[in-house]
Parts: sequence; C-alpha cells; structure tokens
Amino acid sequence: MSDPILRLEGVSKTFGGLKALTDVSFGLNEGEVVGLIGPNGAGKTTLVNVVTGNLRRSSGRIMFEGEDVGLQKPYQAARRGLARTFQIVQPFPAMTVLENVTAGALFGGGAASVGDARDKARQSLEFVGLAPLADRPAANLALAARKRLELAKSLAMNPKVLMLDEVNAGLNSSEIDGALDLIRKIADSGVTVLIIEHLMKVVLSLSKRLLVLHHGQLIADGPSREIVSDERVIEAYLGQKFAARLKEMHHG
Ligand SMILES: Nc1ncnc2c1ncn2[C@@H]1O[C@H](COP(=O)(O)OP(=O)(O)OP(=O)(O)O)[C@@H](O)[C@H]1O
Repeated sequence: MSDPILRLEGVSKTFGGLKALTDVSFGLNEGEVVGLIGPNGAGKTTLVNVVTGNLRRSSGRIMFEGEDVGLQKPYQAARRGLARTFQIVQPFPAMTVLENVTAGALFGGGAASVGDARDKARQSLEFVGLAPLADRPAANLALAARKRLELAKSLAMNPKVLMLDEVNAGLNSSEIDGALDLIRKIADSGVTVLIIEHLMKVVLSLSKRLLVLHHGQLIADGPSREIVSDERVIEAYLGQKFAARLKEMHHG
C-alpha cells in the first residue's frame, strides 16, 4: 500500500494545563472515508484545527503528502488541498451565495483570476445543489442550505483531503439523507474524507473505518464494525444502550 496522504505522528496540543490532544498518531489513505467520533470535549475539533493550521500543535509531526506541514497557516493548508468545514457555519452575510464560494476559491488559491474563481464557485454550487440560490444573500439561507454553502466553499478549494466537522448537526432526517448523498458523491470523486459526526447511523453508513478520541487520546482505530463492539469505546462513548441495540440489530 502507498504512504498515507495525511499522517499524524505523536501529535499533542495543550491549552495551558489542559491536554486537548495527547500523542495522537494515525494515517489517512488516499480516497478513504474515515469517521472520527468521541464525547463532547474529546478533542475532535482541536485535531482538525491543528491539521489545518488554525491552531499550532504543541508537539509531534503532521505529514501531508510526505511534507511536514505542522507550521502552516490556514491559507497554506487550503492551497495544499487540505480543506475543512467549520462546526459553526458563518458565511459573509452581506455577500451572495456565489460571492461567498468565490471567496473560498480565491482563499484556496487554485484560481488564476477572479473570473476563474467565479467559474469554479459556480461548479461547486451546481455540485452541492445550490445553483438556484447563487444570487441570494447568504444571510437568507436556512441551516441546511448554509451547511451546503460551507461544503461548496471547501470544494471550490479543490481539496485532496476534506475534514467535515459535524455537517449534519441540527438537520432533520430528510436533510441528513440529502447530505449523506452529497458526502458520498464527494468521496466518489476521489477526495479523502475525515468526518466528525455524533450520529452513529450516519458515520456507520459512510465510513468503514473509525477513529475514537477520548480525553484527547486516540483509544481506537480500526474497522467500524469492530470498533462499535469494543468495550472501551462503548464505555467511553457509545453507552450500553447503543451496544444493546446494535446486538439486537445483529441478532434480530
Ligand atoms: N482555544 C482553546 N483554548 C482553551 N481550551 C480549548 C480551546 N479549544 C478547545 N479547548 C478545550 O480543549 C478540549 C477539546 O475541545 P474540542 O472542541 O476539540 O472537543 P470536541 O471533541 O470537538 O468536542 P465537541 O464534540 O463538543 O465539539 C476541551 O476541553 C476544550 O474546552
């Protein structure tokens, strides 16, 4: 197998005395869709932040395509093809949907000109199904559409690796189904996806492999079906009720 496209080696992040990440190591292979789960405060968002340079890791190495990118700035991450979505979606409200995505394309640096960035933005909006709303002010979008806008912005950066931070939070079940189709479509286009998600049904339907963070430590990394029956994971995160339901599903 070829080298992972993204690899963390012993990455730690402390905030004063608080250890948000402790000695985290794993690799993502090109084209993989991997779920990242763990209780509130486990360090999931911090992990994405250190990978994209929004926060500086305290120690360890972050390797992207064989290069140590631990000191990069967020715009450099975007230009390399390391894109992410934010848990709290904050579009520029006064700008239109198209302008927001154009700004994303320019940030990602793949566009040769503003016109080129706008073309790229139009393609991304088409891909996520927001083309009909391109000229609306972003402030007017409902939550599901704002989440799609966030995805379109990241896609306009031509990502190789895309990290999705709770893109389904707050959506109803038909909106989640739509988002799932879209994430599958992104993965099918060859993008490596790391998905942070609280809804187990969603993670399990998308990813064959799961990473589990607990108090900043990676306590499990492996095939999803094995991870969800791992006692430590059940205790730390899933809870006995979920485990019992899963057993019923398997035996029922
Ligand atoms: N900028 C910061 N300064 C200080 N502490 C922080 C900062 N960012 C995160 N933390 C702390 O680091 C720990 C990990 O937080 P993080 O947001 O990464 O968890 P999470 O797994 O993403 O949680 P959630 O599921 O609630 O989003 C928490 O204790 C949090 O309070």
